Amino acid sequence: MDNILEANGLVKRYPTFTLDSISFSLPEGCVTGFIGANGAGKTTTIRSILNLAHKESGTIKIFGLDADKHEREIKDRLGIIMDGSYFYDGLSMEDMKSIVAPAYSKWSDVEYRIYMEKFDLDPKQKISTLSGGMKMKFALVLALSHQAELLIMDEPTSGLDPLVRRQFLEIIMDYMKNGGKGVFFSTHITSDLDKVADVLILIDGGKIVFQQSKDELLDTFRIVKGSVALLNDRNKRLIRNLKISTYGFSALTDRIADVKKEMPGVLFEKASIEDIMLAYVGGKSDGR
Ligand SMILES: Nc1ncnc2c1ncn2[C@@H]1O[C@H](COP(=O)(O)OP(=O)(O)OP(=O)(O)O)[C@@H](O)[C@H]1O
Repeated sequence: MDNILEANGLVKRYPTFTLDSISFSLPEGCVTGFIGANGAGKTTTIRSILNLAHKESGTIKIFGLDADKHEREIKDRLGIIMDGSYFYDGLSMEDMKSIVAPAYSKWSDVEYRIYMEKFDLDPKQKISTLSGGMKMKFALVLALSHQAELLIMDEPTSGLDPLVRRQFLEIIMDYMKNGGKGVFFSTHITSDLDKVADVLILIDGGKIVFQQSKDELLDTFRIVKGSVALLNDRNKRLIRNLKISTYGFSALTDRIADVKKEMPGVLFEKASIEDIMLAYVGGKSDGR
């Protein structure tokens, strides 16, 4: 499978934060979720990829092209959703569209109208009067009306109610149906990823913790529950994020076979993406 985007050795320094020579890739045909705690470096990564923040070093390839040398051509083929504040509040959506459209060689007014109708947006409505959900949908309309091959979105679902979030996820699944495309979006809301993501990238403190297929990741981890009497210094090394209560212990493991052997009688439950993320970023427990 080809990579639609490759980041190699990306470094961006702020006075109190460093994006620490990170490397990752986005496979074509996949929705990649970019997760991490507040301040982990998600927005900085996305801004650096898009040349909205000046990177100190590293290379970015998008559609196989060097992003520094082919910025215009690449941006023509990208759909970007950052903070909605780049819209002019005083304009109607139709006027805003007229400003954005000429920037794209493959802009389609037909598709624009289809999406506006589909999302129930009135082109004449002023941007200042749109709700957060409507603004996100309008940003999506603009991103989808020029045959973008890769959508890059920074927390597109934050602040949206569950209904609009579901609509967003359906739009993303629909967009991916045609093949040859990719989606990269950051989020805090890990439940958004359960349905839609194929690949997950976790960033913490400016470093990539893992990049893995969601199904593999969920197969690798289990929640382990059992009596505290089963724990000893040796087998505690097999688990992360150990929590002890009056009912027993609960922890996460990626060493299922070893835990079965070393802690006979424990119960295994499926882990969620949130469980896995918290085990990595929420402080490592005994042993690891
Ligand atoms: N323009 C800037 N100048 C100085 N520091 C910055 C700047 N932009 C970001 N930072 C710092 O870089 C760190 C990472 O911020 P970033 O916005 O990339 O995190 P994030 O993972 O997107 O967080 P959140 O989920 O809260 O949006 C933070 O400590 C932030 O203060």
